[in-house]
Amino acid sequence: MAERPRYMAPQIPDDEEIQKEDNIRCLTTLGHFGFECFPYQLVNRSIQQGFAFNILCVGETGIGKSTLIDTLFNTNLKDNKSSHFYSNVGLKIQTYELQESNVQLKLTVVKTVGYGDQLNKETSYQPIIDYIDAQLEAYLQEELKIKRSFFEYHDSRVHVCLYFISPTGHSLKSLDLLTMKNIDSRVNIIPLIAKADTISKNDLQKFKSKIMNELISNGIQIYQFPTDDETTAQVNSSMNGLLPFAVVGSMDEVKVGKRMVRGRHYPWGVLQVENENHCDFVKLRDMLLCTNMENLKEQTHTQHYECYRCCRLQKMGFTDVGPDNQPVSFQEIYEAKRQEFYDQCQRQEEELKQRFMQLVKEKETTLKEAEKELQDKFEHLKRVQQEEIMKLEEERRQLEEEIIDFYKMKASSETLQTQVCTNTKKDKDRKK
Ligand SMILES: Nc1nc2c(ncn2[C@@H]2O[C@H](COP(=O)(O)OP(=O)(O)OP(=O)(O)O)[C@@H](O)[C@H]2O)c(=O)[nH]1
Repeated sequence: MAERPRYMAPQIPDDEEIQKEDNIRCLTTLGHFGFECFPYQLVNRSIQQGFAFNILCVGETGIGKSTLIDTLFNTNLKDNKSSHFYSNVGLKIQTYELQESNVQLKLTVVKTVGYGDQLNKETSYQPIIDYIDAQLEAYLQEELKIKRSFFEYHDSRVHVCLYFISPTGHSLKSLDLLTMKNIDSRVNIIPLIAKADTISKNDLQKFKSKIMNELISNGIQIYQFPTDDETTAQVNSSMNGLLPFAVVGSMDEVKVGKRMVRGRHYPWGVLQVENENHCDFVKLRDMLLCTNMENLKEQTHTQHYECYRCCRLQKMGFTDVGPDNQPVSFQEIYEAKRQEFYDQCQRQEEELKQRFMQLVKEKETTLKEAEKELQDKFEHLKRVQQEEIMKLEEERRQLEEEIIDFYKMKASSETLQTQVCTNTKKDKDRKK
């Protein structure tokens, strides 16, 4: 058997030796004591469990969604390009297990397919809403189960929607406004100006403020980086002022001096993706992953899910207060609902019974009428048959009389003939 590596303990003072002999555990002076250890327990547990993050990318076909996600997570997630010829907007959902040092991330990326490619774009946002709601509904259903299993449950609620705006430099398209307006109460929206390398710096600033004005004037709520935590308040509030982020994505490595950096190579030079003077990619990555990921998840749960849950439960008939504005318990509502349902069932059963009786009566009447009709028909046929029989009887009787008359006539003619013969013979005999 292989010998186990031996732990070389430092020189232990005498009193610790005594503690060891008495089986008392020694604490090292480097460790943490008391409740200052609480945060470390959370960190350890989170590392063991791993993290989950769900991103929804909404943007026109070929606007750079896949490239930006690859650049954000520094991974080639290998996604095929979409066609421009779909008749409806669809969604592509992919889940990846990523690892960076000892941190595991279950990343779900949902991307629009065919967005903005149809002539009629009025309902283009509907599949996006349906998807977001379906994930909220799935979570609600899990929550309402008696035996819940949140530990294994894959929470697919969308934590953030990266909305890719075309770098037109003019204004938002009506499709952008329509979609954002319809999803802003369901998900955290971070607007991005895609392919920001295709627009000059001056135009970009004007474009940014134009977009923000349009969002405000249309009452569209975008996600605000939180400023209630003093450790991140300053950076978050300055980042709020830089929205929408102008991003550039690229997985290509290009040489700048002696360094290799990720960027896009142009005849006029290199656009470095991770250079804050070139674009807002690093700002987005910091805000999204390093500073506010937990807040995005929290907002999803406490604001968007809460709102969805509240509406759904109200639609189901649940409420916190009764008509007299007095609090009502879940039990009371449940009992009232049960009674209401029971009464409704009784009513429906009664209605069904009445309907059934009515149908039976109608059927009986129809059958009786049909029976009477048949009986009348039968009687009529019977009468016709009897008349026919009587007629035949009469004809037979007449025929029989005719036969009797015939035989009578035959007999008398034979008698007459015999008499004539006899007279003739007598006449002959007399002549002789
Ligand atoms: N100039 C420029 N081109 C980009 C940028 N990001 C991506 N592209 C290019 O745009 C093209 C489409 O990029 P994708 O990332 O596949 O776009 P997508 O939105 O995921 O496309 P679909 O999934 O097909 O809708 C590729 O040729 C990319 O190299 C960018 O920031 N700037």
